Amino acid sequence: MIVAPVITIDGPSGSGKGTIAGLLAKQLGWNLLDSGALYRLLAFAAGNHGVDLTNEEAMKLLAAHLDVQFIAAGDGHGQRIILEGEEVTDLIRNEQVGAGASLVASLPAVRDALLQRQQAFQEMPGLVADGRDMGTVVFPDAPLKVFLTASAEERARRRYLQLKAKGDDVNLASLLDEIQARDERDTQRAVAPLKPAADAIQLDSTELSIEKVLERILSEVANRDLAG
Ligand SMILES: Nc1ncnc2c1ncn2[C@@H]1O[C@H](COP(=O)(O)OP(=O)(O)O)[C@@H](O)[C@H]1O
Ligand SMILES: Nc1ccn([C@H]2C[C@H](O)[C@@H](COP(=O)(O)OP(=O)(O)O)O2)c(=O)n1
Repeated sequence: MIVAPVITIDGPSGSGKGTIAGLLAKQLGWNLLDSGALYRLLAFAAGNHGVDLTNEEAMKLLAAHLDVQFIAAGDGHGQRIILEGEEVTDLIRNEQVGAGASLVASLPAVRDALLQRQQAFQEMPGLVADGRDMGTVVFPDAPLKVFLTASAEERARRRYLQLKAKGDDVNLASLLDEIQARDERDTQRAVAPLKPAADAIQLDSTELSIEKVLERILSEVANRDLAG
């Protein structure tokens, strides 16, 4: 059986994972898994259904029955996310939902309930998967693993610009605090913490443009002869 190749991109909030994963998937014509969106959707759905984010049993049930569709956007750039029939693409992209996602993501039963759903994205001709544990837990056999980082200050600055452009009322200092709190929770949790896989390539993008990061990863793709 031919197994579809996977490129994993893990790293902290604001390091550029989603941007790079989207560009890479588009360039290669591969499938895309935004695993963080699943945790964000769960936090958002819990709000809709009045479920307490720390209630592991209830959150596990919600994860097992999460009704979500990812639809490739018409321009081939990014994807639309539909939760229970409602478009939530932009609604899940704020720090409040991000913080809720980080909380939910620390529950082992929830991670377990999402595992197969994530692995089902591995289809031909290939998959680009971004998150925290793509290379360590979900796709441990991936032939190319990237761990993308940047300084916390640079990541907060990027998030500030991104949310401001969307029209959100944001504050740089509190974004930095929130990003640091999320880094702390994501790296310290007992199950599938944020850490580079032993065989991951580490890339610090603090001083690199999006184009340069993409170029570096594409050269690794070529070195490994992954794109066919
Ligand atoms: N290398 C980079 N240089 C400058 N800005 C970047 C870079 N990578 C990503 N960005 C910008 O930073 C913001 C956050 O990127 P995103 O891909 O959402 O990060 P993550 O998925 O890791 O949280 C976006 O607005 C994106 O355009
Ligand atoms: N594979 C993953 C992806 C995300 N998470 C958790 C941890 C993160 O703080 C939240 C939100 O992830 P997301 O990648 O959407 O967040 P950022 O875009 O990096 O800010 O979900 C996780 O535990 N495992």
